Amino acid sequence: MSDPTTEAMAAGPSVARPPALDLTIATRESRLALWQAEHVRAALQAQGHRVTLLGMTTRGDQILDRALSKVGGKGLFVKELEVAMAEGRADLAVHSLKDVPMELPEGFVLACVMAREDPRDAWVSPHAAGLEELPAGAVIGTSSLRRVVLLRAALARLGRDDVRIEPLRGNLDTRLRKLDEGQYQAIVLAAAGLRRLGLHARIRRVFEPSEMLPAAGQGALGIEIPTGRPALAAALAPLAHWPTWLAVAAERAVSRALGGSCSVPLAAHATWVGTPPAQAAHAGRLRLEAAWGDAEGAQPLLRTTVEADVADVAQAQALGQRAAQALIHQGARIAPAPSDDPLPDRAG
Ligand SMILES: NCc1[nH]cc(CCC(=O)O)c1CC(=O)O
Repeated sequence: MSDPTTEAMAAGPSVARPPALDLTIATRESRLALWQAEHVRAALQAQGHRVTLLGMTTRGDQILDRALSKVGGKGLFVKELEVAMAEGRADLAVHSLKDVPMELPEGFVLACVMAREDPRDAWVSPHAAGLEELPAGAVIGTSSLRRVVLLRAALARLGRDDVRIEPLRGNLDTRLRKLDEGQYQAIVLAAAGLRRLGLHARIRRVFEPSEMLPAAGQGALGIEIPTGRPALAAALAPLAHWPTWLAVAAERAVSRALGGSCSVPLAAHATWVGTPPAQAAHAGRLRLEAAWGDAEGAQPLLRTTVEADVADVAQAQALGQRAAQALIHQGARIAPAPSDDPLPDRAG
């Protein structure tokens, strides 16, 4: 019935559809992670593949009582999924690229980056349409140093030294619940997650990148696979969105060059000037804005904007390195490389 040869012929001689595969997606079990895994499942099924999901809980999901910047950061959400792939229990993992460490561990590659959702940060509050409307003594919740530093600067401009910013962790539903319970008067989080879960009605306003520069990769999905799986890589190729891939390659290169992690406030956001390149090897004009701050968040962020014609990932990364160099020139420091496994599995 589903003889791939016959299908390829029916589609015409120039469309060589890769053979249908049986694929397993390793996924975290938060609502957002499951939405993202289902999104990829649907895209792969549309290509004729059979797809099952393997749900699992990661260390990052379990540790909810400490700020991410204190417990080892991004890798926490990814490791168990990689173990499942290494053991052959899963073929691919879908990640919010923002949570994917700059260097993937040996044996894994980023097979594809999909089209980006809204990359901006969102303001959610039943009390205020924006910072300026916050009631006296209000508490804003957010989980990222980048947002803390940018919010602090905006509050200082408004002369609002009565407003406090407090850590906020947990998955999207947990964060919204804490807001609704009154622990915070407003929270700031990625618009992409809210939109994906159909929670866009909760967004009172979005911050333009000029007000709150997004994190590298925010809003983009990446698919990670084990290296040395050419048929799998070929099956994922149709899911790639080339303009997003190049943009996030530039953004992630800034973080990589500065040793980025959740422990330093770092932002990087790339946009196409004019028409984005439709496909690989076509050039477009990429503009990259980046910002860096010290871990204490004591000073306002250093900022730079660079742009170049970009036609491949290497050129996009070169643009990111240029932005990082410009920030280093202004005084940004390269963070020491984090230890491999800041929270070993048997830590207790
Ligand atoms: N750090 C957690 C995380 N990882 C990805 C998203 C949202 C979706 C995205 O950026 O793709 C979020 C929530 C948030 O930052 O508010």
